[in-house]
Amino acid sequence: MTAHPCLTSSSGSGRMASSRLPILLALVFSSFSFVHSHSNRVMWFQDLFPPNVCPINAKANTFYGIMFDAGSTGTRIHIYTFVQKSPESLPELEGEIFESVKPGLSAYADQPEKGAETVKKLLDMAIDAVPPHLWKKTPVVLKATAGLRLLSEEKAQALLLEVKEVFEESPFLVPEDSVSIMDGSYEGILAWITVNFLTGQLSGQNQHTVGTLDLGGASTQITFLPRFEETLKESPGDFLTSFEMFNSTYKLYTHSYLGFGLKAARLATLGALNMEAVDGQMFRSSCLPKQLEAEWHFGGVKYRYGGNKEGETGFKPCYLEVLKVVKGKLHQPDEIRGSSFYAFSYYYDRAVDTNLIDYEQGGVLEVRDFERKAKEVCDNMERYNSASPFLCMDLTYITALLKEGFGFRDNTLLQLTKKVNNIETSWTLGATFHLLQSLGITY
Ligand SMILES: Nc1ncnc2c1ncn2[C@@H]1O[C@H](COP(=O)(O)OP(=O)(O)O)[C@@H](O)[C@H]1O
Ligand SMILES: [Ca+2]
Repeated sequence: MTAHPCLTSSSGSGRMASSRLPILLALVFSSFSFVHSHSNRVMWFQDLFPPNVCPINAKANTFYGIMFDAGSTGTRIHIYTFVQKSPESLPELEGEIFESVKPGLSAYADQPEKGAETVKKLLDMAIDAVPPHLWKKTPVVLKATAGLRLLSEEKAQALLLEVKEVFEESPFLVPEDSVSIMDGSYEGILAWITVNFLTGQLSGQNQHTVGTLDLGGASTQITFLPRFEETLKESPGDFLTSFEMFNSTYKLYTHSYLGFGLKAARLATLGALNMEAVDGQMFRSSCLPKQLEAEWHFGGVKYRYGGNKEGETGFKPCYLEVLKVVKGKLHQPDEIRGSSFYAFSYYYDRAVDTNLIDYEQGGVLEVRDFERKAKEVCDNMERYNSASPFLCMDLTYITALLKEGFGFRDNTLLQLTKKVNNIETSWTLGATFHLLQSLGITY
C-alpha cells in the first residue's frame, strides 16, 4: 500500500510519529461513539484531502483539554495541547503537561474539602499553562476510578461535590457531568484507545491493534480486540462492548476487576479486604519479611501487618497465599494465551523497581520474568528489605494474576510502556477525545 502524502510529508523522520497524530485525532472527533453497528473500513482520509494536498503550512491555532485522573493512589492532571493549523485542517495532538499528587481522593473520605484542595492545587497549574483568552473554551473534567468506587456512596458523592465546586470557581469550561466516577469498562476501553492511537494502530487498513493491561491500586483492567469468533461466543455478555470509530466498528473484550488492583490484592492476601473493623488487628503473611511489623494506610483505613514470625516465608508459601486471591475469580479468554499485550501502571512500576526494565525506556518482558524475579526477591527477603516490604507479595501477585488469573502462558510477551511519543499511556487521552468530540470542540 502506498502511504498517503499527508502521512509522510514532514520534516524528517523524527516528526513521522507525531505527524500521524492529527489525522487520527480528527477521526476520533468526528465519529467517536459507543454504538452497535457493522464494520465499514475505509481509508479514513480518502475523502478529506486529495493526494498531495496537505494543510501543513497554515497558521497555528492552539486549544486545550484538561482531564483529571482521580486514581486510588493518587490524583493526576493531564493538560493536552492541540493545534489546528487552518480551519480546514485537522487538529493535531501537540503535547501534554502532566503532574500528580499523592495520596488519592479516597484518602480524604472524611475530609472532602481537603481532598478537593489537592485538585485545586493541580488546577492552578492549568491556569499557568493555558493562555487566559482560552480559559473559557477549555473544558475541565475529573473521572474517579476504583478508589472512589470502593467508598460508600455518601462519602464518594461528598468528595465529588467539593471537586465540582472547585471547578465551578475556576475560569475553565465546566461541562455537565464534569466530575464523576467512571464506569470500569470505560477505563479499559479508553486506555486501549490511547495506546492504539499513540502507536498508530487505529488508522489505515492493516490494523494490528494491541491488547492492554492496566494494574491500578484498587482495580485491574484487561482489554483487547478479539480475533476469534469463539471469544465472542464464550465471553460473558458484559465483557464485550462495541463502539464505532474511524468508520470502523470495534467490538472489544474489556473487564475491570474491582478489588484486584495491586494494593487491594495486598489486603486480600492479608485477609483484610472489605473488613468492617480492622482496628488493632494484626495481619500476617508469608510474603513479608519474618520480623516485620508495621502499619499501612489505604483508602483512609489503618492496617497493621507483619511477617510470619514462626512460620514459613518465601516464594512457595507466598504463591499459595496469593493464589487464593485469584484462582477461579477471573474469566480466561483462550485467545490471549498466545498474543502479546501492552502493560502499564503497577506492572511497569514493579518491573522498574526490580531492574527488569529501565524507568525511561520500558521494555519487553515475558510473563516468566515476573515469576523469576518474584522467586529471587521472596527467597532472599533480607536482601531486599530496603525496598518496599511488599515487593515479594506484589511480584508474586502479578505472577499469579497473569498466569492463574488471566491464563497467560509463561512466554506471553508484555510490552511495558509508560509513554509513547512523550504522551502518557493513560486512559485520560481516550477520555479527552471523547470529551472534545461530545462538546463539538473541533475549531
Ligand atoms: N499518568 C500515568 N501514566 C502511567 N501510569 C500511571 C499514571 N498515573 C498513575 N499511574 C500508575 O497507576 C498505578 C496506580 O493506580 P491508580 O490509578 O492510583 O489506581 P486505580 O486505577 O485502581 O484507581 C501506579 O502504578 C501508577 O504509577
Ligand atoms: Ca488507574
